[in-house]
Parts: sequence; structure tokens; C-alpha cells
Amino acid sequence: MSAEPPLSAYQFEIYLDGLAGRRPAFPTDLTMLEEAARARMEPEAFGYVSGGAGSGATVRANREAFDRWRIVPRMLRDVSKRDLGTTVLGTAMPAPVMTAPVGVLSIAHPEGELAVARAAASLGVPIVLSTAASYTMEEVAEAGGDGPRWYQLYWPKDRDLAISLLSRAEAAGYSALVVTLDTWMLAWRPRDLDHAYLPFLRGVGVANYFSDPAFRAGLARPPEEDVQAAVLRWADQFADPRKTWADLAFLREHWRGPIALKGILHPDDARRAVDAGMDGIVVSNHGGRQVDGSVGALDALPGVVAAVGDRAEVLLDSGVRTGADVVKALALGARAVLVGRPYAYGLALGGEDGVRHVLRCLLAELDLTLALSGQTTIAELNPGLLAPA
Ligand SMILES: Cc1cc2nc3c(=O)[nH]c(=O)nc-3n(C[C@H](O)[C@H](O)[C@H](O)COP(=O)(O)O)c2cc1C
Ligand SMILES: CC(C)CC(=O)C(=O)O
Repeated sequence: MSAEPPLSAYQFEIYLDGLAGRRPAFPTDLTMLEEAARARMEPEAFGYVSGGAGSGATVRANREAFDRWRIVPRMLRDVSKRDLGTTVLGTAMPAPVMTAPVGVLSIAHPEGELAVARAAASLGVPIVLSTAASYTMEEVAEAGGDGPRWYQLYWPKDRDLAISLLSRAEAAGYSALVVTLDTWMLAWRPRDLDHAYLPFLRGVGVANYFSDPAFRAGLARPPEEDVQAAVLRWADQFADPRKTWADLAFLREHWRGPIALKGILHPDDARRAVDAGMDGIVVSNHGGRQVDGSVGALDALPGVVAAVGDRAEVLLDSGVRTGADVVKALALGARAVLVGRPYAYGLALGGEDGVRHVLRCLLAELDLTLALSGQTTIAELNPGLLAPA
């Protein structure tokens, strides 16, 4: 049953490298990545990735929510063999960890999402590719090869464009759809406002639109001839604040595979999602980038899990930084977690190698935390493993 070698093997590999005089090129304490990346990134790009909405209260709330729980390890339970593997929305994965959809990654590294797809695929970790990626979904699919992949939709106003994006994603092998509900417009983001910086207006993150026949059909001149006009149409199209629950039927009609709604925090919204036939929910506040002062994602998780029961799979993102965080989220009922900024920082620090390092650290730390807490599978995790801080 155990994966060979165990996910924690990275730990020993690092120590062995030390015998040959090599030290890890990037931090192994994943909470230190942000500071390391700050020193390497352009200030505008770093501000965009690290920043949150408004005063940053929700970014802090996400971390505080994890800090309010403590793991209570159990002893003498034979943890020699562990299996962290799981299946989420039909996708098998080596551990309950995926990369969250993060757009515009070429502001962190020129290879952007291509490097992420390669790194994740080398570990079997699924990616969720953003509509606002710097590369097209077909390019990223090719880079990731056989690696598992899902597609995140920013649901555009134009119906034909939405249908076209969905059919391209299906054709390119994206097996599940994640529809983001919390970003119909950008929040007030002082870090970016102070820099007067928005990547999209500079032509980053628009590749999936610019390459799309339905989008191009709506332009007077192709993007290659008039970038400015194309970018403005992108900005007008990229999300549709008029959408309501009634519109979900459209998604079912045009997407064959599983669908998850991302950005749900209220139990009643979670209930509505399952009533509408959705397969999954991503409890998320967009990494604190949208509603300043909103509830921490982990704080919202138990209510959503209770509301949904076993009618849908519940995932969580926003604030996950360590293996212990993953254990806490799973113990509180998440089936898997997504990480955002940590892998973006890994990308900024070292391209594909940097992303692989971050993912390997997280998986190794998760494996070790589970083992040292007396757990051998993720299925057995429950709130009994935790105590309030
Ligand atoms: C730079 C950046 C860009 C993002 N772009 C997207 C996006 O295109 N689509 C989306 O659904 N979420 C996007 N997100 C939100 C992430 O998917 C995720 O919810 C969030 O990063 C999780 O929080 P964490 O960064 O604390 O792990 C973005 C986040 C960041 C930091
Ligand atoms: C607004 C999006 C296109 C990008 C995003 O989700 C983000 O910056 O948080």
C-alpha cells in the first residue's frame, strides 16, 4: 500500500546532498518563501502575487485560522507504511494536494505555467490551470504531458466564448472544471494601485483569449494588430457580474466532466451548489485577494462540510503553507487542498526546479507530519486529531 519511495524521501535526499557539499537552493521552511521571493522579484510583480485586498485582513485571517488549531499526535500505531494517495473528482493523485489556479505566472518567471505543469507532472500532482494563464491551455497541456490537469474558468460574458473555452479545455485533456465565483471584478488592491500595476493591461494573462476564435471574432482587428483594443475587450469580457445560480445549468450543458465551484464560504451557498448538481466545492477566499475582512477559509470549512455531507467533494485553499496545514484542513473535512502563492514563489526563485522543490517539501512534510501524528492514511483523519489552540 505504501508509495515507493515514500513522499518523505526528499528529506533524506537533502541530507545526503549535504554529504556532497550541496545545500538546498531554496528555503525548506515554506513560510520563508515569500521573503526569499521578495528579494528576487520585480516589486510590482511581487506586490501583485503577495498582496491581498484592502488592509490585508483576510490574508492574515487565513493564517490565523490555521494557527487556532493544534495537532494532538497519537503513539504506537505502526506508521511504517503510509498511503497518502487519494482520488478527487475522479482524478487520482499521490497526495491530497494540487496547485491552485494562479494567472499571469510569467510575471514570476518567463516559463510561467509551462514550468509549473512540468514540475507538477513530474510528481503526479494535478494542476488547475487559470483562464488568465500566460500561456494557452494547449501549450500548458503539452508541457504537462500525461500529468493530471483541471481547467479553471473565469466565466466570460460572451456565451460563444465560454463554450469555446470549455470545448478547448476538454479537447486538451483537462478532466475537471473549476468555476471561480468570487472574482467578477477585481477587489480594491492597494499594493497594485500604489504601483499603478495590472498585468493584464500590459498584455500578460490574455493568451487564452487572444488565441480563441470566438474572442477574435468579436474584435474589429486581430490582437496582433491592435493589442490595446484586444486587452480592453478582455477586461470587459473576463467575468460577468450578472450571473446567478440559474446560470449553472449552462455549465452542465457544456461540460461533460465534474464541476467544482470555487470561492464558496457560506453553508447555504454550498447547499445551493450541490442542489444545482455541482460535484465539488472549493472553500476559498481567493487567498484574501477579494473581500477584505472576509472569514478565514479554514474557519468556513466545517460549516460547508456539514452542509454538504457526502453529496459533493469539498476542497480548500487560502493560507495553506505547511504539511501541518494540510493535515488540519483534512481533519476538518477537506478532501484535498490547493496551494497558490507558495508555488508561485518557487517559480520565481527557480523556475521548474523551484516549483518542484516547493511541492516536494510540502508533500514530504505532510507525510512526516502524518506519520509522527500516528496516521497512515488520509481517510482516517478527523477532528479528533485536533485541539483548539
Ligand atoms: C497572483 C495570483 C493570481 C491568481 N489568479 C487566479 C486565477 O486566475 N483564477 C483563480 O480562480 N484564482 C486565482 N488566484 C487565487 C488562487 O487560486 C487561490 O485561491 C489562492 O492563491 C489561495 O491562497 P494562497 O495563495 O494563500 O495559497 C490567484 C492568486 C494569486 C496569488
Ligand atoms: C483577476 C484574475 C484575472 C486574476 C486573479 O484571480 C487574481 O489576481 O487574484
